Amino acid sequence: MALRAPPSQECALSIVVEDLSKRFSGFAALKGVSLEARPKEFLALLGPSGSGKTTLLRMIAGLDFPDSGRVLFDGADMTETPAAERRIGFVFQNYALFRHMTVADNIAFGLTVRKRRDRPGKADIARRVTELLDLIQLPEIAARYPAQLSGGQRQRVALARALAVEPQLLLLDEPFGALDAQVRKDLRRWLRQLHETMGLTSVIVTHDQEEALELADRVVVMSQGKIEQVGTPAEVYDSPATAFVSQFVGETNRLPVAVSGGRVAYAGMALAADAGGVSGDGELHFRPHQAEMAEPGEGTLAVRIDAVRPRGGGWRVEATTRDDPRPVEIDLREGQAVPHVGDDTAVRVRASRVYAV
Ligand SMILES: Nc1ncnc2c1ncn2[C@@H]1O[C@H](COP(=O)(O)OP(=O)(O)OP(=O)(O)O)[C@@H](O)[C@H]1O
Repeated sequence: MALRAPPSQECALSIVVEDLSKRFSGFAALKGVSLEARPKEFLALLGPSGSGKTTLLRMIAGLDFPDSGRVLFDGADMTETPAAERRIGFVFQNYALFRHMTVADNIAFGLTVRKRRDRPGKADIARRVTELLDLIQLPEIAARYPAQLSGGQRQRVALARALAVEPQLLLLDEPFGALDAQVRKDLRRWLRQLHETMGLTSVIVTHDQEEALELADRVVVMSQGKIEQVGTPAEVYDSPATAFVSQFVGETNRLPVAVSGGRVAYAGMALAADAGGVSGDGELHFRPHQAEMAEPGEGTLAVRIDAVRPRGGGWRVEATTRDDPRPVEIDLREGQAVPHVGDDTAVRVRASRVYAV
């Protein structure tokens, strides 16, 4: 069934976060974070555990308040406005449905608890629930209880409940965290489609890079309470601004190098690599697909082959550098020459980045 937006839902807003800081009993969870989400944009906050993603989301939601900085919705200062007055839909991993209510009652909950003057009539609420059940593609489950649903169905119902109050903004905190990989993948596609159809502005918190890269228009990479980079999935993957982003988003080989006069050397051997303006100690980063097997010689990296495994129609080669043993992984496409385990051979790095350390 096609997704369909109720006409009243077309009201995405812009969010500006200005220099937000937050401490929890002396610990700085957010350190001067600034960010913008454009109307109808899907942003992903991506980072390791403890990087401040949830703290930032809770401040956008109005569930917590910063020590300093501002949160603006469409230019209006919302920093002190409580969640209930922000017209936001929330979906959290552990935001359980009410077990003793049917799916229909769960979805209707946000409407039925409104003050009498704002509350739609019973018939309007029932119509809205039917619309939302169609939207989440589960029209037949209205009378069931949460225990009678699969995990994926439950999260879709949680989304319908979040959307029932016609939010301008959808905030999701690891919404698919507890589900298995295939269900996550399906729900991801579905969520992206829903976001577009409804014309919402959405922000999702995830520590799963695949989820962030697949869902979001722009990815906000966070570490230790700060933003490392904001960019499209292609930007953060192909042009990581920092060594942290390079190793957190996608797989990266890392080698300590010394740069002198633009010449990059690993374990005293010159490598054919662009120093990128770094001088002194650096770290050379390259993705497994940015290297290939080569004849040992000038500019190549001498390696011994530890393992060769089939992978995605090609091969993943695990090797160790010879001079100062470090693990290196290389992806070979079908048709490329494949080395054997135990070979002493070499790797040519086709593209790489050097970060100062
Ligand atoms: N209410 C609180 N009291 C004390 N410390 C807190 C509180 N909330 C968060 N923190 C701390 O702030 C830091 C950031 O937490 P936050 O939940 O924002 O991280 P996160 O990136 O969302 O991590 P995760 O992926 O594990 O949820 C963590 O070190 C956490 O322990």
